[in-house]
Amino acid sequence: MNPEEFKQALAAKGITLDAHQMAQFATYYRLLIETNRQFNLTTITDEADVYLKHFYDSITPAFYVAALREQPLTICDVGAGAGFPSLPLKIAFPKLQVTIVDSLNKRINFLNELITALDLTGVQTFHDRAETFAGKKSVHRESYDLVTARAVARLSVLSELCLPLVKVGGQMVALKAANARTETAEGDYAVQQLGGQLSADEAFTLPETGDARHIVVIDKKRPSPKRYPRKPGTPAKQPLTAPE
Ligand SMILES: C[S@@+](CC[C@H](N)C(=O)[O-])C[C@H]1O[C@@H](n2cnc3c(N)ncnc32)[C@H](O)[C@@H]1O
Repeated sequence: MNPEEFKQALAAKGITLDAHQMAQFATYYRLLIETNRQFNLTTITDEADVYLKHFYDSITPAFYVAALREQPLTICDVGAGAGFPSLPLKIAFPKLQVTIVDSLNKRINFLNELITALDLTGVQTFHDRAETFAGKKSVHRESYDLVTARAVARLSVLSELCLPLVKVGGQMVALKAANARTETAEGDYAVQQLGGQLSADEAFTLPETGDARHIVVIDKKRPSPKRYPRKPGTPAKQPLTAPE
């Protein structure tokens, strides 16, 4: 998907990008590739692949989550890495207020340079682990309308990292690939424990490749118990599962 095809594919979904936004995506691509020569940000480097598998893929939640098009909205992107999905969403929907948390400082440094180069306002970054960032004394806890995550952990783990950050009445949005249905079944207990409820699992395929994708939406119904998230590393080592 070249840049023009990217623009047209989004226009077909009712998302229009002007020349300034297209220039921002071009700068994003250039900086991603330049920085990727110094340290690993992505294995996807071909321009058409980046526009499809990073930029377009990151914007797909807006096809299904109406709130993303309603502004103002606060989003926290857990484990954003090189900025996915939150920065393509921010470029497409400039009024979004975006907070990024990632445990790898090199990636946060890259994001800070990128945010300056793209002249984005309303984006803040934190070098932290989600387990501490969402801790019981944190000002970030239960404060975001939406919490997004792509390629960070399976749902049973991810819900412990993300749901404590979501306001009651807000949503967690996970971008998933082919195994989403297994993950939602396996993660249901954790979701419930953390005050969430599965609201939608939207299945679709990426244009051109036909790769399976799911947008999994979890509604935050009740506050997350204070004991979650557990200490860094524990959610991944001992995912919440139903007692035998
Ligand atoms: C595979 S990368 C995915 C990056 C990006 N979301 C994407 O889709 O391209 C996973 C990212 O999550 C971060 N990460 C993993 N566990 C984390 C945690 N507990 N708290 C914060 N960041 C975490 C890693 O540092 C890494 O940048």
